[in-house]
Amino acid sequence: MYGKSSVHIQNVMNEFNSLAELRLVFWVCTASIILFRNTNLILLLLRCEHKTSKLTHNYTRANHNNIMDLYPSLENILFPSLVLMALICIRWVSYRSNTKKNFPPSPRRFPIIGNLHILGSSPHRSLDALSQKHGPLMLLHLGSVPTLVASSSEAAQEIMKTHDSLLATRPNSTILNILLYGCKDIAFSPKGEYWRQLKSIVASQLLSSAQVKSFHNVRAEEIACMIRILSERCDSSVDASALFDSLAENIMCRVAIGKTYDLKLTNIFKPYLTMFTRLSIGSYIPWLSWVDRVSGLLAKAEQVTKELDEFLEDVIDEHVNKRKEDDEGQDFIDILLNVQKDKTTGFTFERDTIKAVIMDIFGGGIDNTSTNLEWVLSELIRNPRVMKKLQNEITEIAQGRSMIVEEDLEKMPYLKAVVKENLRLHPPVPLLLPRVATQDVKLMGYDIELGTQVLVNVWKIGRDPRLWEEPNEFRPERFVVDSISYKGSHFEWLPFGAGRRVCPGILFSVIIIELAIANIVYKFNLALPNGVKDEDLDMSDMYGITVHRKFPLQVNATRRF
Ligand code: HEM
Repeated sequence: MYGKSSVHIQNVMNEFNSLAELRLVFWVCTASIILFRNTNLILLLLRCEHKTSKLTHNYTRANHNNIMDLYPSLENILFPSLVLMALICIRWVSYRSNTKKNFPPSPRRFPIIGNLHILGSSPHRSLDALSQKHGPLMLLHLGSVPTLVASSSEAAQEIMKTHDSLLATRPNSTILNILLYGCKDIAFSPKGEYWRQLKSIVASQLLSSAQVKSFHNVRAEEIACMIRILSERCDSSVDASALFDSLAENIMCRVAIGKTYDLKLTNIFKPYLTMFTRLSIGSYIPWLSWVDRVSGLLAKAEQVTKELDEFLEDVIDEHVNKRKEDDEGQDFIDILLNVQKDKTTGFTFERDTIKAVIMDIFGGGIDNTSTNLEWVLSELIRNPRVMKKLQNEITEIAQGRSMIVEEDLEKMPYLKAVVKENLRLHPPVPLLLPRVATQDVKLMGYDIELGTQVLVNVWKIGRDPRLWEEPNEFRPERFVVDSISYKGSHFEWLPFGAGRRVCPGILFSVIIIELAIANIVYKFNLALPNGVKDEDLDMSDMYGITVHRKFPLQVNATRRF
């Protein structure tokens, strides 16, 4: 975008060769920057000033002439002056109409950074605190990006149901384009036919209920392996967070790319994922986007994407060379290659799309699932009453068998309630993924302008005392009485989002979480190491690609029988 605009600016510059015209362009630009905050004009302005000084210098040196000769004649002034006046009029009219608009309440902002400083290291908490003062819909300015923050279930419903179609695209940025092949994935692809078709393929062919069921062996084997490791380390301290990381990664790898790659993938994927959490100045203050280049952020993004790209290229080549046409034992890459070959769908896509989808699936699947597991286990350890009740339910259904299997899960309403209650208190993506308004829209009586970014604080909504009795208590019983669906139809509980952009991986992840927790608490009693009391478990969280535990969860497991 900026490359194109500088070529355009160069062309404009060639048009102006007299000093008088240049001076006028300079002032028109200055006025326009002030009036319209069009940062591209700064480039034009700088070039203009540079060229002006050069012309002045050349002229005075060559002619030893009166500098006043350089100033414009009336006909030179007339046209630019008219343009300038027109600009002022337009800006005035737009200012008047804006003052008539009813924008949501906004905190005071600083020049250039706007309200960026407010976010801090825990944006979900900072925005919660701010909403106590400004209400459930507030308009922040993150740099120059107007950002609407919703903090109530009513506001969430307006955004993700009533006006979902107008608020379902994603923001775009240079760094996202680098990381995701120009946003050819699902999560950051703009709303449109490409995103719709791709999401529909992924939902129906990779993440459907039948497809999820077909991977039951992978889940059973990987969970048995985790239980084996815990058994071997009984009575000594185990890093449960690390155990859950490798469980989620192993399942995801086997399902998506056919086999596990142990540390090879971890070493490539972790630095790649970290790039999504790095602050890109250019995403908020476009005229400072050069800072991202100078600071090395974009170069780093290019490097980690290249490494992951090379890894995925090799994986896809392997799949192409020993192609599985039959349904048996197909992983996600096999399925995507078959869809790509099938011309009857009318939807064509390149290899980059396959790689971007796999990146989404790793990004969405691995961290979210393992983060969830560590929070469920933390809450169970801190709440012995809930742990006991859950162990009773599971033991009764297991009837002495050595492992819990997937068919058992349907008979365990309390387990399901435990998982949901945990997602209420610890949604791994507390602000969901940002959306953007594709046209002006009226929300709860407020005017929201085209291009406004939208965040929904589901972490805050899940702890809203108007909606939840004793909101900070871990009480799964509330989900046994009121069965709430995962699909985003209850706006007081939205860990997977809602509407068109709802997460397509719900079934896929919930079954892993339920099965892993059921087997762990069935087989083991768990306590904190070094005699730390259960209620003293540190529950601090840390914002990243997901909101995970600040300190890894260390446990002592002892066999129950
Ligand atoms: C506990 C596990 C998970 C949680 C809490 C979670 C949460 C979310 C959330 C909050 C969103 C954004 C929704 C919105 O903007 O309204 C999302 C989107 C998405 N998730 Fe998940 N997710 C999980 C697991 C998964 C898994 C296992 C996959 C894939 C295998 C996945 C793939 C995606 C994709 C592709 C999107 C983008 C959807 C779109 O933009 O249209 N997620 N997820």
